[in-house]
Amino acid sequence: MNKNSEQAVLRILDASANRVGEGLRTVEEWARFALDGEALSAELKAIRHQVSTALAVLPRTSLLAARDTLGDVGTKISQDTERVRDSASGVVAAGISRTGQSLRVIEEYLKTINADAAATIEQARYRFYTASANLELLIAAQDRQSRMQDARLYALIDAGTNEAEFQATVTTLCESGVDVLQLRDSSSDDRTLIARARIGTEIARKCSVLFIMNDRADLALAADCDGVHVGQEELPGPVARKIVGHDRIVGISTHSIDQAIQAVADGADYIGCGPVFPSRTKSFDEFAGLEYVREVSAQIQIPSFAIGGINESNLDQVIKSGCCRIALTAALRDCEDVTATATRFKKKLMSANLK
Ligand SMILES: Cc1ncc(COP(=O)(O)OP(=O)(O)O)c(N)n1
Ligand SMILES: Cc1ncsc1CCOP(=O)(O)O
Ligand SMILES: [Mg+2]
Repeated sequence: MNKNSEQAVLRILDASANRVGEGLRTVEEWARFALDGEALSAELKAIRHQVSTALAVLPRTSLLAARDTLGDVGTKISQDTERVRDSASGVVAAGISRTGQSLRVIEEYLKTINADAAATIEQARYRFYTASANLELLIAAQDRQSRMQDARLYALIDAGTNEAEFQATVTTLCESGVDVLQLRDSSSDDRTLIARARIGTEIARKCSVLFIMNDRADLALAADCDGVHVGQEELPGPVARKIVGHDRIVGISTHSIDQAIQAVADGADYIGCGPVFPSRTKSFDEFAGLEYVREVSAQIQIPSFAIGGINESNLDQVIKSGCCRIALTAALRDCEDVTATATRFKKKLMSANLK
């Protein structure tokens, strides 16, 4: 390599080494301070050390001698996307991207100087891909939990008579203030369910609405839904959790305070509480009623959704029982104007002075 090329390689390595350090730090700080991810921050730190050890084969003096920040034409080129980050997770995503790219750049140019050091960087790059994937999953999981915590209005829908109708239903509900959607349909075949679950999840995700699959943890996972809802006669909570993992949500139906306490012990992220009133969607011989809603509101800390026959005429009774989260089918399915109805429900639930 001639002298000019050598200098250029050192300059690239110097700039990329700085970039990778900054990128790794940006990502590591989030894992450490925002997510309290002990193992993950330790792994990112170890990667940082692995990279600096590999780069120690380059004499620091020659890297510094090659540095020419003022003469770097790249410092004047800045994209609009670099100036603005719309959220902290945008910062983390940019850090992940910058780190991966810089590791690749270092690996390639280092091959011209020291093949062993380049191979170590390659290992660090693969290690980083795994760590950053775990980080993104952890971020997604926390995001789901906090959205479930904030959720007030939960709508249960069936698969519809065709895909277009289902899409339209999901879109309307997502745009009307619904926070969580559940695909609950016992008459469609698995192929239909999985196709609907995929479409529903995709639409809901764009609107920051959670999409939950009823009964079927396998389909929830396969369709990348946000979670699964299971009843007392279906998969036990811990089994549903084993299938969907800790990144997704598990909801459990409960009909008594003992079941609610057990659901919390089983790791439920939220519970359904009911049936509160007679329902047009499902028939019952017994009702947990408002008394149960009161018990849950007083004793259970995880998000609890009252369900069963809730409509605009009895909503006040649910709220007076201490509950500001409801799950509905008929009240949104059979109304004349879904957007107006959902908006009224949401407004009332939001203005109830309850957590
Ligand atoms: C939010 C929510 N709560 C309760 C239920 C009822 O579940 P389950 O008792 O398993 O009855 P089916 O819905 O499976 O008929 C629910 N689906 N969602
Ligand atoms: C699935 C289910 N579980 C308890 S009540 C109920 C039906 C909810 O629908 P609706 O709001 O129409 O009563
Ligand atoms: Mg069920």
